[in-house]
Amino acid sequence: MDVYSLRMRTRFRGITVREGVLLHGPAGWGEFCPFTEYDDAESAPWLASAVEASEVGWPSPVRDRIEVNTTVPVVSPDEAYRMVAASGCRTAKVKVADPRSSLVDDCERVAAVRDALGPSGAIRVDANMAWEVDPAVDAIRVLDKAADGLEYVEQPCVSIEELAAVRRRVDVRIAADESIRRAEDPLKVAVAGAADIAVLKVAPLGGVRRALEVAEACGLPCVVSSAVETSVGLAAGLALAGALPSLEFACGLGTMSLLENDVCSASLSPVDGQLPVPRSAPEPDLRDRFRPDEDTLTRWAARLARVRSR
Ligand SMILES: O=C(O)CCC(=O)c1ccccc1C(=O)O
Ligand SMILES: [Mg+2]
Repeated sequence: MDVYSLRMRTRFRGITVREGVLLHGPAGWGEFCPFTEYDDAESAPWLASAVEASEVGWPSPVRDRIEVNTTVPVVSPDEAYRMVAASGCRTAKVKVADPRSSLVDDCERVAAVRDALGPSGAIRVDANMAWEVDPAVDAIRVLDKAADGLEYVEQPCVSIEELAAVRRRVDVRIAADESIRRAEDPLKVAVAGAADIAVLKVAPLGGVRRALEVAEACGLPCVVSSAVETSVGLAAGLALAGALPSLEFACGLGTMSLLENDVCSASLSPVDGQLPVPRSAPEPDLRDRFRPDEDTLTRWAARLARVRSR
């Protein structure tokens, strides 16, 4: 069994080490890396995603490059500036509302990110459900000023009802992340007027195909985001981003910068703010186009059977 354990460059989501298993099958490699605190039931879709990647493969993409954001954890303003400047990305996602960071700290970090991006860059923030409605409204207004304009706020509160209440009171777009993953019916998020954008993570949603269904069901513009995987898992996110019928916003797949190492030498680190959609599988239409005559097919079938039976 291929198990990996990789140190993170900076603490993120309370963790400093990322662990998981790599599965190999006829379609390639899959990554199974539910967070340590997840029970077996919550880990089941992560396995389904790894099995899809290794056994089945993904639908054909409709684009081959994906614009991504760089992800800024709870670090000092100077560090945030350096990370964003070094990333080459035109969009940054900044973690806010962490217990170790006050609103003033968050504003300083966001302002440093604006300095690094310049006026044409986009800044989004992720509060990971930390706020009640009133504090969310206040914090979003203050952060919007500090950022000189926010692209969106990801999951400011826990419930769909709270997201909807915040959304009515601020001018900044609201993105739903945890609400999409946990909702039995992702449609609810859109119907409740709770969000402008849906964040999709392949592994917790149970694979690329399942995530495509969720995208269609919720009917919102989508942002594909990673769960901080190695390049094996990031490839699944890129397959989803590549296959979505439309993609208006940068995706949260620039997370290799959060890990000290990778299990692939062709690491999926963004260049000029973009990542390629992996295309190792043959395209069905190209396969059809280059399929030879019956005699040739028969000759190859016999040859394969002969060599196999040796
Ligand atoms: O979206 C990104 O930029 C990176 C991914 C990310 O933030 C994340 C990674 C692992 C677990 C949760 C989250 C999150 O969006 O809350
Ligand atoms: Mg999030």
